[in-house]
Amino acid sequence: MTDPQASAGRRFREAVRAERPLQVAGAVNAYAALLAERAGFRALYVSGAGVANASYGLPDLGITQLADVAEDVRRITDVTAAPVLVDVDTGFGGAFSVARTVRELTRAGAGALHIEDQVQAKRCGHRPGKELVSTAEMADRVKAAVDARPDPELVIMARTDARASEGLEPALARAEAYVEAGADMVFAEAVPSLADLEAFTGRLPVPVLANITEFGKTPYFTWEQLRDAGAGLVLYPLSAFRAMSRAAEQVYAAIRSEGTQEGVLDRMQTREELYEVLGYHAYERKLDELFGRDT
Ligand SMILES: C[C@](O)(C(=O)O)[C@H](CC(=O)O)C(=O)O
Ligand SMILES: [Mg+2]
Repeated sequence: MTDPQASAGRRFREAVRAERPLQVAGAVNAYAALLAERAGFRALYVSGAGVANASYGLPDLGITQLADVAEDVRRITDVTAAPVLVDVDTGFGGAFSVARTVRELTRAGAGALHIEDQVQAKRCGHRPGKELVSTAEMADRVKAAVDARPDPELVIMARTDARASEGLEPALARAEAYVEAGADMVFAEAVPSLADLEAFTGRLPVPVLANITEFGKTPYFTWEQLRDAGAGLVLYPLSAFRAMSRAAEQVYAAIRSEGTQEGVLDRMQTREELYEVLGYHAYERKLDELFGRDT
């Protein structure tokens, strides 16, 4: 059993050892994180796209900054015990900015960070037009991140976006160089087949993450398929967000068109269910204990 007092980095590493591949669930806010934890996920994810889209209503194009991400991470780590993997895009600047990112997010409670080899004006990994920095420049990002971590167990995960633009071999060579530079794990972005994924897991001495995001370049491989391909982690960055968004669209539309929400109540969590997730009644009891009122 994981020691709840252990650092977030240690708890993330233990989760990767305990479940293979470790299912990592994206949570766009603290309440979503509570729901994911209740569903049994042992690790959570703060997605860069999630911060941009859900918290700021912006596209995932490197517009949001460290402070924006840190705020979302703090809100989640304040209420959950599951260790959190955080998307830091390109690290938000040069070596000293990368170091600041690592320190700030460690303070915010992150257990793992992933940093990618795109240029600063990044794109979503599943979109065309991605530009990459050189292998050496990305290796420097990794070195700066590893050097800056206050907790040696904080996981630094290197993401390569090279598979889509440069092909499999160059992507593998990059990943190897990032591991050499000190990366603890590798995020193989936009991998189109299980054979490709196996090439990563076969070549690399560290756990490899498969990103099973929807409507992207990677097919919906199952957990079993990913396990058999040797994946160390599997990420569902925005699945719940996309579903929440669809439900919200339907509810807003129904209220506008029908003048009542009665027809869409079945799409809603009830008040009691909400309170159950929040532990609302325990908070109320605490108030009563403190101030001696009857409910
Ligand atoms: C994982 C990702 O980096 C994210 O920010 O969640 C995105 C996910 C997506 O856009 O579906 C990515 O793969 O680039
Ligand atoms: Mg991202």
